[in-house]
Amino acid sequence: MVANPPIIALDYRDVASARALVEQLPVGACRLKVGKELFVRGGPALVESFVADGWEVFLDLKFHDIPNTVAGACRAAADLGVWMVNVHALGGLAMLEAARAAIDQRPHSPLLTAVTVLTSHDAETLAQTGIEGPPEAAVLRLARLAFEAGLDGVVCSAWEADAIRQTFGEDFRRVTPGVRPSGRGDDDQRRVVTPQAAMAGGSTDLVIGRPITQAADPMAALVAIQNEMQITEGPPTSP
Ligand SMILES: O=c1ccn([C@@H]2O[C@H](COP(=O)(O)O)[C@@H](O)[C@H]2O)c(=O)[nH]1
Repeated sequence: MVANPPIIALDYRDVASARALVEQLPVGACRLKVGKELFVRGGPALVESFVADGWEVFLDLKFHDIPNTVAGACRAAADLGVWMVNVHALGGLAMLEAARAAIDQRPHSPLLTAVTVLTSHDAETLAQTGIEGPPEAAVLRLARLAFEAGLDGVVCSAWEADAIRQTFGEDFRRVTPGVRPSGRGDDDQRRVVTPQAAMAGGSTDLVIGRPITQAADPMAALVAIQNEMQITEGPPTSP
């Protein structure tokens, strides 16, 4: 078993399909990520039911709004008992600080992370938004805002994980989606890394969705990924 088990992105079109997978999983073998699609379908009650069953739940709603609105959303998320919530670092320092303060005031304080640059971006698509240059530079700028606001870490691609670790220290979490076992297509992801390269490159928490949820045998896919996470390999060499 790896120290930080993978986080499975439950991006299903309906609650029943998500529950069908979760029922096959031993609690503790992985963590669960509830994102926008499943949350809109299942609502807070679904999240609370996973928490009640003992799951560590990453509520991946990526709040991005004015500080007051994000603070309120973070309070509500914390009260669901989840393990991690996130916001967009692009919301700026004041928004990040408001999120931090809101979480800290709750009886249960989940980890709070900030999305830097979505893993579906490469330099070309990022430039379309007005952010020029390599994604890593933008990721580090946004990670600095999250660090200064006292967040627990960032969501980034594994390509940037080592630079973030070196700049902000081991304890600042690097949560990395865009994980693809070798031979598996990239889907809409652009900054993609294999499970073992992500581990070697300094990711603290791997987020994996479709390679498991769309596999013919999701449990076998999860076991294969868990095994890959334990293979030692050098860090990623170039994007
Ligand atoms: O930069 C980001 C931030 C969040 N995500 C989320 O992670 C999963 C990835 O799913 P896959 O099927 O493994 O691609 C998905 O829920 C995204 O919303 C991300 O991919 N990139």
